[in-house]
Amino acid sequence: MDWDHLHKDRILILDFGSQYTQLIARRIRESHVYCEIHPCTMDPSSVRAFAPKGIVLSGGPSSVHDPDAPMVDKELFELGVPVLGICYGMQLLAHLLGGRVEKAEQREYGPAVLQVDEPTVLFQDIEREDVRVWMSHGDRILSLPPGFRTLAHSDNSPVAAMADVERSIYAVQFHPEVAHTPCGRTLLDNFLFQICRCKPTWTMRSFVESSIEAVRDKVGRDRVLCALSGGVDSSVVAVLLHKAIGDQLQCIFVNNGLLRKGEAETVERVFRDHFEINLVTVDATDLFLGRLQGVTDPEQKRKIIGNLFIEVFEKEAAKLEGTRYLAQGTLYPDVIESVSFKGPSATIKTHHNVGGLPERMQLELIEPLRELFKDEVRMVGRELGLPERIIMRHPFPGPGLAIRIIGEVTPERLRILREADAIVLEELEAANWYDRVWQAFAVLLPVRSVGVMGDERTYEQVVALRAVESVDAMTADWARMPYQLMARISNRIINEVAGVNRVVYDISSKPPSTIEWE
Ligand SMILES: Nc1ncnc2c1ncn2[C@@H]1O[C@H](COP(=O)(O)OP(=O)(O)OP(=O)(O)O)[C@@H](O)[C@H]1O
Ligand SMILES: O=c1[nH]c(=O)c2[nH+]cn([C@@H]3O[C@H](COP(=O)(O)O)[C@@H](O)[C@H]3O)c2[nH]1
Ligand SMILES: NC(=O)CC[C@H](N)C(=O)O
Ligand SMILES: [Mg+2]
Repeated sequence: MDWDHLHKDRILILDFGSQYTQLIARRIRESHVYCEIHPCTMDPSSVRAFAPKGIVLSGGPSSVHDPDAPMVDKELFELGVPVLGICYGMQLLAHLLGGRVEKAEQREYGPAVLQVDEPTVLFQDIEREDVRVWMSHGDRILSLPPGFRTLAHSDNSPVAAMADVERSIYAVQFHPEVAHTPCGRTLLDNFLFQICRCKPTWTMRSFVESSIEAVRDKVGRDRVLCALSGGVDSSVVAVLLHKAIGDQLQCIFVNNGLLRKGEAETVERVFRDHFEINLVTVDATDLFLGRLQGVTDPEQKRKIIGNLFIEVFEKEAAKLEGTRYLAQGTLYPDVIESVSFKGPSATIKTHHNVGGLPERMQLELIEPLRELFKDEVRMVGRELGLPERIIMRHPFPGPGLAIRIIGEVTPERLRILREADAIVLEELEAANWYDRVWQAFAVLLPVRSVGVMGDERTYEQVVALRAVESVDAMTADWARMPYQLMARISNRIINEVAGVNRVVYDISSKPPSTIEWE
């Protein structure tokens, strides 16, 4: 793999399965230094090939004395590259370099107060006394490895930070990457800029420039196919590729009949008319709705839709001769998930959209965003001049409204949900709440309730309103929207959408609920 086009000054994070490994990467990138997460099992020759300016060993759930505790090759400490061990990373390097680690009598979980004993460059610009940090450990360092000195201690950890300054090996028992360690940013910056001597040159502009060149080199005169959903990720991919290879890019947008009101028109207007990108829209409404007839099971809906996407796509692609590549909006969290040291997790829902395509089509993949986090993708979108309305768009699932209609998907129920959903978004925007929530939408329930409208009895459908706050969709909480706004939305839906006589608000968090209802 060619890392040089990405960045010369790069940090390697070796993952031992911590909940916080992604946060370490986020913090380092926020300081404009490129970094990648790799499993702790990465072999030394690959580490050398990566040529990091510094190595961070993450925390992890294991204890160094566990029979199957993850280890690293000791060669890592002889490369002459600075190392920072965090929590388990610290315990591991102490263990491997001749120190002793023991189970502490008391676990230290949560806030702790640090006293700095020896102000090395790692603690530059950090207070000496009563430094607030976040701890999460049950083991501790009993004796230092030869050559190391204690840099700081806490009540429960006689060695809360240590270093062998000669060899540039540093370690902390606390977690500098979490927000609850206010000095964490300064500490990590000291590691990056003072110890590893990185330059803060990782910016989205440099990313755009180098990716455009890399794509041009790779593609040559061949043609590239891109599945465009109008969502943030695929939109940014499309515009980036268009800048790089112009008319050699062909986008396909599938109208599966499960889109929001006005969605298909917006995508066409923005991409074909504004960006002048080659775009084919396939109207597959009848095909999708036909196969969904009578289906009520959520996973079955998802599988039918995922497979149909692939079917439609293959058929369209076959019409375009000379195509060699398939572009996808894979992001870094997707990549990390597949390389992580942690095992596979349970399938809660099948998120697949066009996920099965690469195996089915004989096309090579192009994934220009596979090193980026979502907010970095948004910055790239801005850099490329995408309209703010697309960049800040709420995520919209590939299976679309089908998983927001509980029970059978019919044209009539789609009409109801589409109208209700449009009102939700209109009112959110009017009240300046669209950008304050992660996602907001309407869900059509499979129940009817009794109402009274104009002195008449009604027996009609129920719409649930869902609005959540989140940073990464992994956890979410229901948004505390103003009652005024909820009242307006409810009132308009009941008055304007024929067939609905009741609106309820979903007040569940994720976990234990999920964001979507199916
Ligand atoms: N209607 C569609 N037509 C063509 N491709 C689609 C469609 N819906 C989804 N896809 C493909 O599936 C991929 C994954 O969808 P996903 O929703 O995760 O990403 P996105 O739509 O690009 O961004 P966002 O997460 O902001 O919605 C898309 O990037 C796109 O390639
Ligand atoms: O591209 C997608 N294809 C899907 O099949 C899919 N299902 C859920 N979502 C979106 O993922 C986030 C988490 O959703 P859940 O809490 O419902 O699992 C939320 O942002 C959901 O909107 C999907 N996105
Ligand atoms: N967060 C961690 O890395 C924990 C390390 C180790 N399992 C301990 O409990 O001390
Ligand atoms: Mg989407």
